[in-house]
Amino acid sequence: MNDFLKIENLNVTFGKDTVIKDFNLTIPENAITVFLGPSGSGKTTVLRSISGLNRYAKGRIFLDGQDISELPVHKRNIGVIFQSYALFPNMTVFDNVAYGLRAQKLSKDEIYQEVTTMLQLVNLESKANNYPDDLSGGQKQRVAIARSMVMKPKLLLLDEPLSALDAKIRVELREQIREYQQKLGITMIFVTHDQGEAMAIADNVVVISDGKIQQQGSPWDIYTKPVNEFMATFIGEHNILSGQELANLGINELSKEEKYLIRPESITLKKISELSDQEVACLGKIDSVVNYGNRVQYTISKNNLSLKMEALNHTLPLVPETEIEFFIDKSKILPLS
Ligand SMILES: Nc1ncnc2c1ncn2[C@@H]1O[C@H](COP(=O)(O)OP(=O)(O)OP(=O)(O)O)[C@@H](O)[C@H]1O
Repeated sequence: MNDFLKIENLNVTFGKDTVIKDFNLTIPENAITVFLGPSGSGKTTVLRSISGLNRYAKGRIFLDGQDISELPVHKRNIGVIFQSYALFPNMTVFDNVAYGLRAQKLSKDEIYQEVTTMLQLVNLESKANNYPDDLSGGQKQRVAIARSMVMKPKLLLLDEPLSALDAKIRVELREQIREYQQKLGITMIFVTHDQGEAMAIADNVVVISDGKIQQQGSPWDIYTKPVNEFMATFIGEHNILSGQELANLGINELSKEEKYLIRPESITLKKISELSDQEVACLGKIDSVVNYGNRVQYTISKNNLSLKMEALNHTLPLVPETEIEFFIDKSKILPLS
């Protein structure tokens, strides 16, 4: 179902400021939708409105066909996970996960079954009798996720759930969240301002800036078909050139007044003999080199024009000031409206 969650005309006002205005969105079932945007763009405000935590929201929200706009938080059947874990420090891992089920008055056996299954899924069965203070940040967040998932919510909202963790654990936990989502078929909305994280975890990305949706689509669409200059510059590395600047590089067939996007990986350095029909060769110079380990990013210049390009590290260990020949793949030049 493609409109599993439907937001109609959401408006959120704090004092005199309308931070979300006439916001409309539908998201699909059984998928991870990521809200991605700069700090202060309104991601958390929309998320809090969906969960019912935001008292200043107007508009209608439908979940699985039901109008939940007037329902209190605990009746919406929505789980929420925060960056801060929010575990009960005086309860064991088992009791933390069992908490919601006990409130629903399930039998002891049922609770034992459900909690154990969930702890197995998040690989924390051996920590069932430990307290949150005994756990690492990543383990605590897995308890928080298990505690939400055990309630079988229709929708799970994750607000920057990985922000407090170090880089390696972030990547591991992000892959695990993806795995839980696929195993249980839960619909998730995941908020982040980290584009790499968004691209890696999402089925569906909603880019928000200034309280408005800039673009919604698969990570591939968002990267390869940005709808405007904001999108081109917000996601991924980029070169934005006018048609005139491209003409100066020998690409004449484009409108001189329009702007165009060229991703760094669409520019290469190679021997003339390897040139394809779609490529245009130019002479230039390396200005700077940033080494990322597996790949290297060069800033190259020709006359007054500066361009970023990327190559795999082993192919081109070049130093600044080296004179080079670079090639732009014409088929990868994207017009910007
Ligand atoms: N309770 C509040 N009172 C007043 N203004 C608020 C309140 N909550 C949010 N805002 C304002 O609403 C705007 C959107 O904030 P929000 O927290 O939704 O952004 P965000 O995209 O989640 O940012 P971040 O990535 O930094 O968490 C900001 O300008 C913020 O200052």
